[in-house]
Amino acid sequence: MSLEQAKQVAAYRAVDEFVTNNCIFGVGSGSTVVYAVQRLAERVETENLKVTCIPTSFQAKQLIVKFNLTLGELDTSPELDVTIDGADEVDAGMTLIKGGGGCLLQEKIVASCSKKLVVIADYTKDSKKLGDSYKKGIPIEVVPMAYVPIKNKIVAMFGGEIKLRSAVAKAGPVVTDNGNFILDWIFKNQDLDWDKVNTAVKIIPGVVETGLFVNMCHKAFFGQPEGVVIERSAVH
Ligand SMILES: O=C[C@H](O)[C@H](O)[C@H](O)COP(=O)(O)O
Repeated sequence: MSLEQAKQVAAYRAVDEFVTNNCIFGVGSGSTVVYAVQRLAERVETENLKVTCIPTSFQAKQLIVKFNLTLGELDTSPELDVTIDGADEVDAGMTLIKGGGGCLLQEKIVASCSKKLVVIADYTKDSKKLGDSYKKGIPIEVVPMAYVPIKNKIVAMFGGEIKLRSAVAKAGPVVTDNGNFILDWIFKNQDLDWDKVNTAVKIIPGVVETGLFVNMCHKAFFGQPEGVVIERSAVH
């Protein structure tokens, strides 16, 4: 079974378990979420469900439109039943790294407005400690003019190294959906208290949001190479 199939089984399972008629549903971002939206569209069609979809990125909005789903926004639907989203890594305590695809700010806002955040991922994202499998670091969205001082402050506080994320098909940095830059913080200490780190980094002026999702994830589904899905629930 391919990695793509592992993503698909996890996504289908989550949509089948968490989407109900009349729900307000947060649509995450990334490659795994595409399968969730596919499954949602199938269920909406066959079961005649009414689901309002709130996007977490430009990509998510495009997916909602492409699959003819009902597009909503936080202005009119500020309380969501569930958000289903991917992750770059999930540790044993259900702390997440997100933002590998450049989307984290709107994802965190939408997740914070949801009763439940459910993660869908293939087996490579399932870790004991952050950094065991995802080696690209913790994404941090920052206001462009402040990226150098922010970078220096984080390294002074917690060590490691930080890279300004470069675009692939454009010269210069990645610019997020919100017009900001992304710093990738390759931390060296895997035993940091991520809740404290998140708070400390967030209060640096110019930091918009971090890709650390602490105490937010309700349940994670990991698609396995042999096609089964492993579930993990949060204890909080
Ligand atoms: O920036 C991207 C998002 O946080 C994604 O949810 C995360 O990177 C996982 O994406 P994928 O499902 O493509 O691995």
